Amino acid sequence: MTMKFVIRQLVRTRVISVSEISDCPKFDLVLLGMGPDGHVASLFPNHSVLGENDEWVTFITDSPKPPPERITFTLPVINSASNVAVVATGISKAEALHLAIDDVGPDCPSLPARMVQPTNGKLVWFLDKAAASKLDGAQFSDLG
Ligand SMILES: O=C1O[C@H](COP(=O)(O)O)[C@@H](O)[C@H](O)[C@H]1O
Repeated sequence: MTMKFVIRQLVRTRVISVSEISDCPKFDLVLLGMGPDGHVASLFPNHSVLGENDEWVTFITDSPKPPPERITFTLPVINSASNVAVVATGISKAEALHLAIDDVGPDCPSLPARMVQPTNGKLVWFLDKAAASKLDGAQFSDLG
């Protein structure tokens, strides 16, 4: 049984509710990590799958990070959730976080992490000090 089939069944039986806006499943919580390149789920920068608007679940066979073959929720599903939490830790994530969160202007390449913008839900970032160190205005008091 495929993941897509299972989710369709859960939506059909209303175990998972449906977004009024996108017709996608509306998960209560989507928990994501972010790679140093700004990818979330298996949505990588500049990949054509970022433009997938028809499917809820899709696949790639050319992931730049192993393993090459991956399945992933699409952006419309992620952005239909009631709550999206993104966890990122460590200095290797700092630059991508700056590009994903700060007002970096129109020339910024469209990072998948920046494309996580719940339509009708909340977005919360969970960061450690190193990951947050390049955010505009980053100033942290040492709480010991
Ligand atoms: O490849 C992936 O990497 C990201 C980030 O992983 P992390 O171990 O550096 O936190 C992960 O969130 C994503 O789900 C996975 O596909």
